[in-house]
Amino acid sequence: MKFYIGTDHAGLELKNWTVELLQSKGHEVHDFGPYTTDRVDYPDYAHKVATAVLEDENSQGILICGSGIGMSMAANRHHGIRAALCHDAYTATVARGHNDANILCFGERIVGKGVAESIIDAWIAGSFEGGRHIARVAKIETL
Ligand SMILES: O=C(CO)[C@H](O)[C@H](O)[C@H](O)COP(=O)(O)O
Repeated sequence: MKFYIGTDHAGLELKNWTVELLQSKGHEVHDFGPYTTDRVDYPDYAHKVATAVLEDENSQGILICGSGIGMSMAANRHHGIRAALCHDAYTATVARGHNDANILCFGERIVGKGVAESIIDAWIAGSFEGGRHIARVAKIETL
């Protein structure tokens, strides 16, 4: 899969680790930064990743901040983005299966690397189930 990834200062370590994890699993990763621990504002990076995902329909986004909340709020301001804040494998599975989510968000201050890997693996293994969920997801786009 192809991923666009970004963070703020509060998710930097987990972002760098996630990039290496995804690459080790054979995925293509485009890292939008930041690359230092300087304090930055999460909406700037949410916008970079959301824009890239909207321009490349064969991609997924990952956004990490301290809690994942600010990133998901900012990303979801973009029409066509369905960003899901996930805390475990189950939320990642339903985000993909039911909500056809296209950006995964999680928080470095919330999840450790073990849980993060289980979230990422569930996201990658998941796919939109269609069926009854199609009309519901379509309604989101009308809002
Ligand atoms: O947006 C957030 C909280 O909803 C993110 O977790 C940020 O990373 C966090 O607010 C950053 O906090 P800091 O005190 O400026 O490091």
